[in-house]
Amino acid sequence: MTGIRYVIEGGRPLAGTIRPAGNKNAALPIIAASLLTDRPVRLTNVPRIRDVEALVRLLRSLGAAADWSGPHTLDIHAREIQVVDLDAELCARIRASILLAGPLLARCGHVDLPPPGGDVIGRRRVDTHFLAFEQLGATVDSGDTYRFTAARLRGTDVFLDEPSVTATENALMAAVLAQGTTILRNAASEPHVQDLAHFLVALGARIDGIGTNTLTIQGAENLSGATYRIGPDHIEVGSLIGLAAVTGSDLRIAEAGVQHLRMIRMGFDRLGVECLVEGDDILVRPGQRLQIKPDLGGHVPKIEDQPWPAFPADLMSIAVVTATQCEGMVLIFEKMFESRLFFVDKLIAMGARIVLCDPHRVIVSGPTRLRGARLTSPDIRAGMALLIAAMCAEGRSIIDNADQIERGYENIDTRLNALGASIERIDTAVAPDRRQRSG
Ligand SMILES: CC(=O)N[C@H]1[C@@H](OP(=O)(O)OP(=O)(O)OC[C@H]2O[C@@H](n3ccc(=O)[nH]c3=O)[C@H](O)[C@@H]2O)O[C@H](CO)[C@@H](O)[C@@H]1O
Ligand SMILES: C=C(OP(=O)(O)O)C(=O)O
Repeated sequence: MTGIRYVIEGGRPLAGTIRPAGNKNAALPIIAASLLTDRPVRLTNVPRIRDVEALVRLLRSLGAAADWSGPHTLDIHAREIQVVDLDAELCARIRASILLAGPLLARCGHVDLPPPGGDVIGRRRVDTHFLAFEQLGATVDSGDTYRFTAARLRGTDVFLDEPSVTATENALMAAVLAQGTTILRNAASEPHVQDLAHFLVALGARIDGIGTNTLTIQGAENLSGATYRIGPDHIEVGSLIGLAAVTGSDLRIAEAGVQHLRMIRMGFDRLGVECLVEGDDILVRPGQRLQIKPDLGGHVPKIEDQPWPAFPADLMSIAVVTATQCEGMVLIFEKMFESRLFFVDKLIAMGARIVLCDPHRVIVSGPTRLRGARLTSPDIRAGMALLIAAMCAEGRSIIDNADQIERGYENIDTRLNALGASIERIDTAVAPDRRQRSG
């Protein structure tokens, strides 16, 4: 298998301070939304991850200038946009390519978009995007490509059939340049949806209800430029909490964005992981008992994902691996994606006691001592969960297809090695004497 391989020596507790990267799922819609204005935009705290690089390439192909003026600072200027046939292979690499639809429709009146890709974690419907655009007055058509057309979008009262994250973002981006007022009901309200809304406000958009499931948008003729800082990635913070807990580390997660972490902390607390809050930092201390807290009457507790502000779906794989090191039994119920939990067979091979009840539910009974193994990363979050398992396992593990992990976690090997981990990153596509970072 070619691609990125991690070779991990397990059993090393980490110590020190780590800062989470900017939120992947905020950076992506915000970069796409920069197409809504012909004025310059400067984005700071942008994560340098593969999904961002792919979206930046798509923006450039549309004629927008997009240049890195600092390690995490991206300057975008979409003075003029050429509506071109977008690179289908590039669109298929990322889920976020669908986020080009709202801005291009609003700014250019039409868009022809190859289907998006993203994590292969089960069926991922796009119906809600179509519903929203149609209600805003667009003609929609799905064949080999998704085609949306509208001379001018019209604000209206839109009720989304589910609180889809990217569909809410697409509808919001379309509505800020629509004629009149749009009300978006049953909207998603994740931190990244809020971050996008705040960015649009910085561009001059008028949006009420940010952080709730009803957004009211007064459409504008045009938007200005802005400088905007992307918020910390709460999914990375959750991943680091799980990692610190199972490796017995002493970790300070600095500038973690604690206002968005209440339910995440509650989920880990149920597993017996204690996180301390100091200002905007999260501290995970060593020597914790990691005892799963039963429900009243001693019943088996449950961690389940639900739309925000409940426990996020993107942390379910991390919850599973954390639970393998905690004493007691827990049900993990992932409601969204049909194949996200299949990776547990790899944890079972490492020694974990897990019953896969059906595609959506696993029961974990811990703690178990994990053994190093040869693994393949199926998706971003399962990949990170396997990296966490490898770091707390006895002996050496190899994770192939770590490219998946790097879709969402910036320089994770270097950052964790600086805290005491032992992760060797190998680009297997490159001859041994010429190997170096190619992220
Ligand atoms: C680029 C980007 O932003 N990708 C994220 C986005 O994908 P994406 O926008 O593709 O996912 P959607 O929100 O459209 O799809 C998930 C659907 O399932 C619903 N739902 C959610 C949780 C739950 O426990 N039960 C349930 O039914 C959601 O409300 C939503 O309607 O949102 C997903 C759900 O957070 C995340 O996994 C992805 O990382
Ligand atoms: C599923 C994810 O990403 P995407 O929607 O970009 O595939 C994720 O971030 O866990």
